[in-house]
Amino acid sequence: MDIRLDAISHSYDDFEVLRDITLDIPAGRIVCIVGPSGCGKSTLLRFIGGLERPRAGRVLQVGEPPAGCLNPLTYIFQDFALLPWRTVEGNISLVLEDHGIRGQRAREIIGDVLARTKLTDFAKALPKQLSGGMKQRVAIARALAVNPAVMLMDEPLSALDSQTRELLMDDLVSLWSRQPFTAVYVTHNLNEAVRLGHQIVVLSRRPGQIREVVTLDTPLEERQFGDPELDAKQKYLWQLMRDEARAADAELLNV
Ligand SMILES: Nc1ncnc2c1ncn2[C@@H]1O[C@H](COP(=O)(O)OP(=O)(O)OP(=O)(O)O)[C@@H](O)[C@H]1O
Repeated sequence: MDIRLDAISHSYDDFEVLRDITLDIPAGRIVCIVGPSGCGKSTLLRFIGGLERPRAGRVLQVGEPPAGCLNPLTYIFQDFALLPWRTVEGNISLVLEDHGIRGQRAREIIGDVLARTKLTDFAKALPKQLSGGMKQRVAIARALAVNPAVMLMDEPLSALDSQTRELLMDDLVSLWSRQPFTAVYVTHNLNEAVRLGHQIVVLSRRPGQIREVVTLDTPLEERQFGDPELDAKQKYLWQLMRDEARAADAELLNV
């Protein structure tokens, strides 16, 4: 299933947040959205997820969700959103219970997503026993359990230290390489964008408009830490954003 954003504009009262966003998110691709603070990235993600509606324009779902999809649009948040009193497998089974899936079928799905996220040995652990990186892997496993058409990822690695972020990026790449998923990935971090994005959408400062869509052809699994080509792309993205980011920063300080 593809997602098509068709001329989306939005204001909260007179406060214009997004202007005329038209974008295709093709199935099997990771589309990163970057832009200065407050330019409307999370708002756009909420529109895609159907949590809010834009004042103008449409979010279209084109084609069918994958077979066995329980929840076409599934979020992964920065703060993991795990239930502390449930084990790793208990947190995953919760989303299946919501869809009436229990017993053997649930055990199969949980076993599969734990294996894919390398968490099999941690099935009985409680969130408090896990590091931040492991908690985010549980959140990713839980999202995969519903076999979503599109994963909506809002700064998923930004609460983690830089080493853990590197490890999680590697995990996401190997996960995608074994079984491509579709994701809209909002981030402030341009390094994450060039490591994980097939396309990187650069928004202007508020009201967010698309300044440029940068396409990266290097296969995800070949994008290594410190790769000069990726560094050059990252520098290019920063050039696109720097002045606007500075202006947006000053604007927030003046509020
Ligand atoms: N429900 C709301 N009512 C009023 N204003 C809102 C609402 N939600 C967001 N905003 C404002 O809209 C603007 C865009 O917010 P949004 O969170 O989408 O930006 P963002 O690009 O994700 O920001 P950041 O990079 O800082 O996370 C901000 O100025 C925010 O304060």
